[in-house]
Amino acid sequence: MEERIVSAAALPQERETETSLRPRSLEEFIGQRQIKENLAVFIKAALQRKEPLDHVLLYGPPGLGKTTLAHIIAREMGVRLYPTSGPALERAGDMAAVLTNLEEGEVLFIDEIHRLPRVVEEILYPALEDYCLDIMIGKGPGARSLRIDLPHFTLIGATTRAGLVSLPLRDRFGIILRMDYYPTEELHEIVRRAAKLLGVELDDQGAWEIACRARGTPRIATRLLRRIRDFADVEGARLVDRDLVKSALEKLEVDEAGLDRVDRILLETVIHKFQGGPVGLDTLAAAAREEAGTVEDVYEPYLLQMGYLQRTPRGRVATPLAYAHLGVPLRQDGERLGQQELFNKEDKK
Ligand SMILES: Nc1ncnc2c1ncn2[C@@H]1O[C@H](COP(=O)(O)OP(=O)(O)OP(=O)(O)O)[C@@H](O)[C@H]1O
Repeated sequence: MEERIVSAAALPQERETETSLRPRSLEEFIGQRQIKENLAVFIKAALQRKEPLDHVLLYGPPGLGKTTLAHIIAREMGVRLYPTSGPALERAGDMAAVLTNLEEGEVLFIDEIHRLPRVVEEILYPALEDYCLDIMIGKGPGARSLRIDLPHFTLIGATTRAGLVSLPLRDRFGIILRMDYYPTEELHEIVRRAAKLLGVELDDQGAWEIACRARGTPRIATRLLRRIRDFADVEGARLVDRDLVKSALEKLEVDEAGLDRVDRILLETVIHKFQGGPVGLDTLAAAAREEAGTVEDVYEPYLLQMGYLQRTPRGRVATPLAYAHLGVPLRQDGERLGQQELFNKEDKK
């Protein structure tokens, strides 16, 4: 699959720039007001009691700032953060090594915590609850268990798939925070802040234009800004205004709703080749020359979330919103099976 400019996942080459754009304090962090307010209270209370912060689970779609928030929490607590991820901790010994290297009050950050192997996860339970490790030494009748005390630490887990975090693990987090897509006004602020840090002269309308197309996601907003800056630099433009933003995004094939070429191909396929649907995932993917898994995991979620596509028991259906967005007139004669399917579904509600 080609690299998508509107992908919410981080591209390997942008890790460094992303780090430089990270807000460093709760105050600097834009949006997610309720989360920030609650965290500020929890952090203040822990500091007053001179205790480490309770374990925190952050969940929500990629690119919304979970890693950023984890760093901010550690910073506000005045402690070091040790970053790792679920897939990086393959064996129980890997987890034991990480835990025994922590110091009092420090933060262990596990990204993609839903991908921790079961044996590794089990080591975590007593560590989170009683700050100790139970390790088995030897095998057979000679085997014995050894208990190692650990420092009082804070685990911050991040996941895009809260449903895949096992119940016993979830229960051990005292603070569970759900991050949501950002409204356009907040993305606008995020774009303006990033422009300032990158030294891009961006006018207000240009910032709005980017915010509207960023799919609710700060990572996409800042990526679009960086690509637009490339166009501005090459064209020798000093000010990035609305016209420049629009023409650059047109060249990047990102439309007014933040859909890219493949998103549009998928919707057009449902509408033109399957009369609006319903069409099964495999058939749709084959017709659009994509892999079914990629359609399901990468393209479909945003189209579903924005209401361009719906899932029905008989397959995917393009909604009237998709027709309107692509400028295709809706047929009124009831022949469009997809619409019929949608109406039937509405009736049953
Ligand atoms: N509220 C915010 N204000 C300003 N910038 C933000 C905000 N949230 C995220 N960003 C920026 O968006 C980028 C992505 O953030 P981050 O890496 O924290 O996302 P994430 O949710 O951890 O995603 P992933 O789990 O995919 O790594 C960073 O460059 C960060 O600076």
